[in-house]
Amino acid sequence: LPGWKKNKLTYRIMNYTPDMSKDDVDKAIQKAFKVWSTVTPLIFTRIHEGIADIMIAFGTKAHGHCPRYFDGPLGVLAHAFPPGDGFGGDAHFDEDEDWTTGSDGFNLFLVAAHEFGHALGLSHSNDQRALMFPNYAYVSPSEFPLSPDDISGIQSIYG
Ligand SMILES: CC(C)C[C@H](C(=O)NO)C(=O)N[C@@H](CC(=O)O)C(=O)NCc1ccccc1
Ligand SMILES: [Ca+2]
Ligand SMILES: [Zn+2]
Repeated sequence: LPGWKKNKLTYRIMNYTPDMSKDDVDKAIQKAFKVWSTVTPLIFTRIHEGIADIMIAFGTKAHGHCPRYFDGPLGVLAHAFPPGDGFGGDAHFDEDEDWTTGSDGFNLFLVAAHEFGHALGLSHSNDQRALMFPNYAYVSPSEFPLSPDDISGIQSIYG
């Protein structure tokens, strides 16, 4: 199965983008995890030290020891690794993008929710209404971003 073997997962925010307040980043990340915890038995707990299952970081081009590189403004916005040890579950965001709480630039909550789908074991969907569709599309954060396709996908892993 392509999922985590446990329902309690930890996450750690390693650094922050200068585009947003720390509080807005914390809230966007928390809200993005909540999207998935409402449709699965998964519980996400934030830690501030040590190694978390899901390590969250902002970086540009070659960042940390990550085997994947970012590409400057636009194009690739973020990437996340499927469940596993080491980089498994980690989510990285391209600091060369403009991260926002609104509809300008790229909405961190929406991108994080997409990335966390990957971090939980989902790959891309070809349903253009799905959050896991490959391309970013702004939807009002007050709308719940998951489509039936996303929900059946995640529940097939964490039923
Ligand atoms: C091949 C991967 C590394 C492309 C990368 C991605 O899918 N990360 O999860 C990514 O940043 N995709 C862009 C689109 C692209 O590069 O063509 C994107 O918008 N991803 C974020 C996204 C996608 C759908 C909904 C919300 C956010
Ligand atoms: Ca980029
Ligand atoms: Zn993706």
